[in-house]
Amino acid sequence: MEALRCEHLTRAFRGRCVVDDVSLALEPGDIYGLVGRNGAGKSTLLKVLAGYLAPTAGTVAVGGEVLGPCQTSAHLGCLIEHPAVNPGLTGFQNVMVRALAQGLPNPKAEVAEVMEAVGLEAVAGHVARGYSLGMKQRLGLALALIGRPDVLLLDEPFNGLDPEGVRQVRCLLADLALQRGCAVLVSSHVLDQLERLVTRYGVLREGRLVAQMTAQEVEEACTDYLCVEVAEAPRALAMLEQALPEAVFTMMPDDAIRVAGATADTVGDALLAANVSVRGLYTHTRDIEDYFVDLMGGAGPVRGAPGGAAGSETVTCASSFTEPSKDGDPRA
Ligand SMILES: Nc1ncnc2c1ncn2[C@@H]1O[C@H](COP(=O)(O)OP(=O)(O)OP(=O)(O)O)[C@@H](O)[C@H]1O
Repeated sequence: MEALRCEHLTRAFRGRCVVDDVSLALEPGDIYGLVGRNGAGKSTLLKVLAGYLAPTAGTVAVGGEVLGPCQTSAHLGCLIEHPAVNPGLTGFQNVMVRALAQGLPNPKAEVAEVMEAVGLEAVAGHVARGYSLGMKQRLGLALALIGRPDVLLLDEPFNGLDPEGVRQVRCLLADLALQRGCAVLVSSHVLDQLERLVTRYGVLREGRLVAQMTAQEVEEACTDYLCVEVAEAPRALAMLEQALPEAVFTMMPDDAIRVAGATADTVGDALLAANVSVRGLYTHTRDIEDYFVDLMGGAGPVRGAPGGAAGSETVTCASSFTEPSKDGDPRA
């Protein structure tokens, strides 16, 4: 059964649509990386999925059960923006409060387990007020993990963590997905961490899910490859295919020829022997950052930011919506 599904999910604030007709689904064990520029709507999408905000339109289902507006599910664990931590309680007590509220049968052992899993066991008895940013983040993660949720919604979980903490959280999430089949939806700007963790990606751009792809597809798109630019590309392509039958040549839309399975030397020699004049012979590199920056809408100013080209534009949803009711969000 699907762990999480949303269909045509839309959220507008005073007529401005910041999550626009988003549909996605996670299977158990999926780790889905949500990427997008600042203001793309990632946190808002996670809040609607978590039931913190009512959708303007669309549905959310967890474990096959369709949730009502602002309904949360016992199967969901969330770390979205600042975790709700009582600074006067110890880390352990904070998680214990959550464990008791959930009615866990063996709360003490379960709290101890999650405190250890997030690397807080040594400071579990310290009051949360004295926690560093990274410790607070770990505590937020412990709060999300208590009760063994089937689905985790994590907004920037690596924020504030030191390199060891980042590695620890990454391994923890990978283990939860692999061992327990937990489905994880994680938004992050730390692409190199996502790259080591996720099985699928979704790209959010101005509230719309503009692309979804598997980690393998991203890896293939980001692989370095040899590229040849010649004057008469079709003739050169035919010649190369004949001269180097073990290699694979692909004509690109810009008439460059992409080469797999042959070195620059061999290709250069073959072109020289056939008297083809070469304009360029180079290795094309594209890293994950280039790949996603393109999909996210380039590196221009953030929509809504001061000085941004579209700073004052009024955005309407692709899908129809009604004005949202006030739902307790302080910024609504
Ligand atoms: N309660 C609210 N009322 C009005 N506008 C809001 C509210 N919450 C978010 N927004 C707006 O919605 C847009 C998307 O914000 P959101 O925080 O979801 O983006 P994000 O992709 O998480 O950004 P970042 O990467 O910077 O965290 C922003 O323009 C933001 O100002």
